[in-house]
Amino acid sequence: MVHFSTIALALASVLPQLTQGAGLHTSAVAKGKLYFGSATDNPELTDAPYLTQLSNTDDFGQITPGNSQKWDAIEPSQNTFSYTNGDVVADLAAKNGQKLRCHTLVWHSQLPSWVSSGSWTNATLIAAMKNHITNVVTHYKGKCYAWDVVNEALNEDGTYRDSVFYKYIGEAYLPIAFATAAAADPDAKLYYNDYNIESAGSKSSGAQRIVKLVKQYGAKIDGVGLQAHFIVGSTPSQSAQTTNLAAFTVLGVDVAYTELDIRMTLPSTTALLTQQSTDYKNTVAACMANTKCVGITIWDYTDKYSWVPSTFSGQGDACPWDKNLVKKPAYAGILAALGGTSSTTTTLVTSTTTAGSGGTTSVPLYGQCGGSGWTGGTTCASGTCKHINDWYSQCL
Ligand SMILES: O[C@@H]1[C@@H](O)[C@H](O[C@@H]2CO[C@@H](O[C@@H]3CO[C@@H](O)[C@H](O)[C@H]3O)[C@H](O)[C@H]2O)OC[C@H]1O
Repeated sequence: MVHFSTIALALASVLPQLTQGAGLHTSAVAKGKLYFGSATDNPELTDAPYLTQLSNTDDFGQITPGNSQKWDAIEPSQNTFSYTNGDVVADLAAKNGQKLRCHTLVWHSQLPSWVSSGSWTNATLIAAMKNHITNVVTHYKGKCYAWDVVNEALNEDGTYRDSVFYKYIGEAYLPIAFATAAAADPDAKLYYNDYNIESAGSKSSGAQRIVKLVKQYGAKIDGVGLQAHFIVGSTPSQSAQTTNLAAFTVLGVDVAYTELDIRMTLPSTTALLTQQSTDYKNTVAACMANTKCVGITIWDYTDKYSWVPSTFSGQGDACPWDKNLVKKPAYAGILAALGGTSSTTTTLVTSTTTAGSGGTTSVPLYGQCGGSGWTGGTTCASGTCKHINDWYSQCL
């Protein structure tokens, strides 16, 4: 049996160039988009390797706080505001020179009980909602490229979700929320954000109705955020997504993919990872095809911190980086749709390396393993370097 480390050292001089090409954000901007970004969350920021990659502006020109600007985090009791965690993410974006997508002001979920179970009248809930929006948007004034003003107002059939806001205020809560946010920060882009609106159907039509409603009230709405929490193999086709994006932008608003991830039933397989790459590619390509699709945000970049396993039982591996912060095939799929190229895929070098539990296989060698996964280095210090597919190898 020949160990990879030996071969890798011997091949170091003949390997293709292993330097990275332009990353995701750089490639997106080169093609006229404003950003490629990632969600993040406060507990993860103590993980130094994670933070280093999150702060790599070649890949990420934008970040979104996954939890720390939600109502329960910021106004846990009425008129008491807690900005500490939200500020950490906002400050990180500023330090890195990344855009901040702010998330979210009015949502039925992650509400403190004083809101969700409060004893309200139409007037008192409007006042509480306006007070929340005004305080939060004023605090972050000038720091948010965009705000998700209202999140997930719709049922799957396009009717309004029976949230506390709809129950006591009716559909007017939407334009009231947008008008209040606009008054507090006239320069922030104001978005309606939802899931399952990424292809034509009742819910997408409902979101288009919301755009018209807000405009009819004379309030400002700048964009629609399509969350895009997808499933491998069931992701809408590129053309279905392209058609759907146009149905929004014809209304005079921008669009953005705001929470893209593509989950699978575990365990992952090479076939699933390959399909996932195609699915990511199709979604990013749909955005690229619409000049009013301003950017794409993935809902965290690594499987290590994805929300998926704790939310969808038995599912996971939804992100473009794996748990070891190693790029998966999805990364190459995204990059291809952005018009970028990965220099690691250009030259085929065939080598012999140990694979899995033993045995010797001859595989195409596009990458190398390091002590904690892909590094572009020359050794697999901690285990066996396993060829995964045409894009990368792993140290197992
Ligand atoms: O225990 C909670 C934990 O459940 C919570 O998880 C977060 C739930 O929201 C996730 O983001 C949403 C995902 O999809 C869309 O519906 C929304 O727009 C997003 O906000 C987030 O990623 C999870 O971390 O976190 C706080 C814990 O106290």
